[in-house]
Amino acid sequence: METIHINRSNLAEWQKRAKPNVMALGCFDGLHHGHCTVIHTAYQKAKEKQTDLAVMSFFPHPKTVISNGKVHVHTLMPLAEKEAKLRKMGVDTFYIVEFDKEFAALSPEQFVSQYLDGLGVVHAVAGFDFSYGSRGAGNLDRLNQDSGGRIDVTMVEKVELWGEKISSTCIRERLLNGKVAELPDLLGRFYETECEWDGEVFILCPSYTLPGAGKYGVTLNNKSGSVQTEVTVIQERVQCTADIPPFLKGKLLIVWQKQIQNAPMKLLIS
Ligand SMILES: Cc1cc2nc3c(=O)[nH]c(=O)nc-3n(C[C@H](O)[C@H](O)[C@H](O)COP(=O)(O)O)c2cc1C
Ligand SMILES: Nc1ncnc2c1ncn2[C@@H]1O[C@H](COP(=O)(O)OP(=O)(O)OP(=O)(O)O)[C@@H](O)[C@H]1O
Repeated sequence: METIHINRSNLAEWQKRAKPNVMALGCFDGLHHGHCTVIHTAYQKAKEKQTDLAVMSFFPHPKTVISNGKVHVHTLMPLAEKEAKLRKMGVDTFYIVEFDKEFAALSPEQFVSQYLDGLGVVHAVAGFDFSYGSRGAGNLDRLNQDSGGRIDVTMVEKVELWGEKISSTCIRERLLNGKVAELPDLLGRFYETECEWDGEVFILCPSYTLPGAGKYGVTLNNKSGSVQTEVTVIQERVQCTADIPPFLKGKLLIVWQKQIQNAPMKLLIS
């Protein structure tokens, strides 16, 4: 898989090199079941049409840019992890478009003609609620029209769980409320964060969000092995009172499995 960072200055150059492709569109933070359905649908379409499979994502997160930095999006994974997961899903080209105010102001038609058309998109796949273009006015139905019929589209139906759309937002909410044990139903895996353990403190790598304050049952692992232990999140830091074996020093993964409720205090009545 090739990862390509697109901006206004290099767009034309990448367009010259683009091959016909089926493209999945969206931010895809966390790569939850809804996202995986979109990418898998695009994968099938690409096989059917015998083209490459591309994913187009936007960075920084549109909500942060549109709000002038006032909205902080608690992202679930860094670009490098998204990239590694997309590679495993069979994606050939991962486009990361620089999302700034000027890009956000493009009309839906301009986005289609200036970006998608030239990048060899023959078929676009996105979810039922995907929007694009200034004020998010474009949707998949009009993408086909905006491209003069050159780009076919497939809209993926809402993927739900417990009557609710699976979304990065609802995963972030659960995470911040400590409900890490529910996340495998939405993500297909436990939530993981990469950290650096220097023998004293855990330093969280950028772009991950820590679960809310509390005690958690976790696995700490790296290439040399793993241990099951308990950690506490306090003031947005991870602490561990148990002994951590020296082989875990350096980069490690914290796999967040369950929240440990403190036992209610017994009332002693004499
Ligand atoms: C060219 C373009 C312009 C956009 N302009 C806006 C905008 O003005 N306001 C807005 O809220 N979102 C804007 N967006 C963001 C989209 O509404 C949407 O969040 C983004 O395409 C990612 O899709 P997703 O949220 O479904 O992942 C724009 C997106 C694109 C591609
Ligand atoms: N539950 C879902 N079912 C079907 N499609 C989905 C679902 N969630 C997201 N998508 C699609 O996946 C792509 C990426 O979506 P996006 O990054 O906005 O995810 P999200 O989970 O809705 O994020 P957020 O909660 O931050 O708005 C878009 O095409 C979107 O329509």
